[in-house]
Amino acid sequence: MKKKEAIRRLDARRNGAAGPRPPKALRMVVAALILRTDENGCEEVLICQRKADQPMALKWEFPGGKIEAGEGPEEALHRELNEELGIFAEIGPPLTRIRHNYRNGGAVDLQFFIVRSFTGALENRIFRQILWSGFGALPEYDFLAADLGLIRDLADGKLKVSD
Ligand SMILES: Nc1nc2c([nH]c(=O)n2[C@H]2C[C@H](O)[C@@H](COP(=O)(O)OP(=O)(O)OP(=O)(O)O)O2)c(=O)[nH]1
Repeated sequence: MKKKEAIRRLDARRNGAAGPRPPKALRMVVAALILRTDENGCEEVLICQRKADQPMALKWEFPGGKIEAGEGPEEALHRELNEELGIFAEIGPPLTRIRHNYRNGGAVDLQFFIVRSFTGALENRIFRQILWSGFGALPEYDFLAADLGLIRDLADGKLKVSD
């Protein structure tokens, strides 16, 4: 057998009958740190738990979702917060941006924004549960892998959300 043919067969075996799997598209995602101040003057952020029947079930995340074609990031976040929580949010400044490769081959590009004010009654429309957490307590929740660096930085006070 010629060398090239041997390599081709090896590649075919490695990739399976259907050939190499196409790389999954990069998901462009926006998410919000919705902030409020509790009765003691401590800042809290709204966190959300994914449902059991969703991918990455029961993990915690910040509300948001994928940017749709033709949308700007702030516009997408405004829409997502309305769909998920029933609010009309004033999207504040960007906080950070994270690129993460998930083990299943999917990659996400996450842009986080601060939200300090919104109108409408906050309502859980899609999550298993939502709750307000102090920054120090964030590491107690099982967050999505892409968020872990951010969670650590927020808990350690390395990333400031204050004006
Ligand atoms: N909203 C949000 N998504 C996050 C965070 N961290 C993180 O890795 N993601 C990922 C999870 C999802 O793959 C993607 C968000 O898109 P989505 O909420 O529309 O997607 P999904 O997986 O619930 O649903 P699908 O449309 O992909 O089936 O970004 C986060 O803090 N908030």
